[in-house]
Amino acid sequence: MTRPADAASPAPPVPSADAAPSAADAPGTPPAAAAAQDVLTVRGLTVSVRDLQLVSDVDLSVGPGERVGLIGESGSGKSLTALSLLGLLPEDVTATGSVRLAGIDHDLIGAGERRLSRIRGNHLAMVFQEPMTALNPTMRIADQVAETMLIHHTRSGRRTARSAAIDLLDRVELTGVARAYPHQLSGGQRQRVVLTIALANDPTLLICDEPTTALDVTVQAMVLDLILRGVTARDAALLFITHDLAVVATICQRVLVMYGGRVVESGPVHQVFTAPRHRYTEGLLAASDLESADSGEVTSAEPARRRLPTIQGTVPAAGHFPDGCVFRTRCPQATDLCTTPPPWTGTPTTGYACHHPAGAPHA
Ligand SMILES: Nc1ncnc2c1ncn2[C@@H]1O[C@H](COP(=O)(O)OP(=O)(O)OP(=O)(O)O)[C@@H](O)[C@H]1O
Repeated sequence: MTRPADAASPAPPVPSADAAPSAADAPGTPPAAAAAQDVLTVRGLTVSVRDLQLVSDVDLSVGPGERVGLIGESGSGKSLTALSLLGLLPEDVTATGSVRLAGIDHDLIGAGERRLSRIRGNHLAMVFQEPMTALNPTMRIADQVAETMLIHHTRSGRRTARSAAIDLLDRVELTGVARAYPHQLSGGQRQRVVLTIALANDPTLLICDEPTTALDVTVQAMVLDLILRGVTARDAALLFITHDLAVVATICQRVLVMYGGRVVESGPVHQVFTAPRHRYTEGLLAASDLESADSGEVTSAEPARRRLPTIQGTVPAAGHFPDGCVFRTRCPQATDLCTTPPPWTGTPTTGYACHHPAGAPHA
């Protein structure tokens, strides 16, 4: 596939199609934010382990204050993409391509650990699924938040940082746990602490990788609300990785769909979720508990009342996706043409790579 440069937990409440208010979300109109100087610009990101390519030629950009979702089945390469951006890949895994952040004059790919750790937690922050991995079990909560502030703002005094930390905890209704240790908190409280730490230095980009998957429904909604309020208040951009399409419909303006380590479709959430073009996106939506495009509305369905279709076949093992269209071995529309790489059709931020797109006559 070639593209131009730049190219099930219960669902939380999902807004109606017109509830994500932005002229940029109008079908066919690339978001204005992406046209401004992007906060994040990824070009040709390829991630490999030994001779296996796990992520191939990913282009992705996030505009200032823009909220972008990255979706796809397990094994599609979402987490490896995020870890590459953060310089946190395991030792045996290598990344090539380019990852640029606004305001940073060097490429993050190939940057040394000292440079990367200055960027992480400052310009770029992240929240992962399991909050315990991000917290120090032997340190009180307020001290952990204060420490993050001190690492990046060494001129603040410890006392000032601690009082700022308590203020931040207060804003997420966690004042009562300031003196507690992580093991004394619930999973939802821990994730709120991690989010507080992530946002403590007003990053320009927050990356969340399945931050609510391990939480129960009511807590999920609260954490999502905090993420949304936290990035909005700071005008920070958000890259949100999830399996959960309803969450993306709730909080994101734009979405990228990954399969087989590639971006197969991208565009405004409403457009992609109501009129998907790539056959994989179409299958993913049909297998989700979002109503399909036919009604013109994206609404929360009642999964218990209807049997959801599934995408036929299984995801091939990592690095063993077919040549040509990576989805062709599972695609009901596949023809011989699909043994050749589908070209990217559309604009850099809104398009798809499929020989037989949905909504077009089958050739
Ligand atoms: N260190 C590694 N060595 C070999 N294969 C790996 C390694 N890390 C990840 N993979 C494989 O790469 C593929 C992509 O992994 P990744 O974690 O990015 O997927 P994902 O889309 O985030 O899935 P999930 O939603 O389950 O986290 C998977 O098939 C995974 O097994």
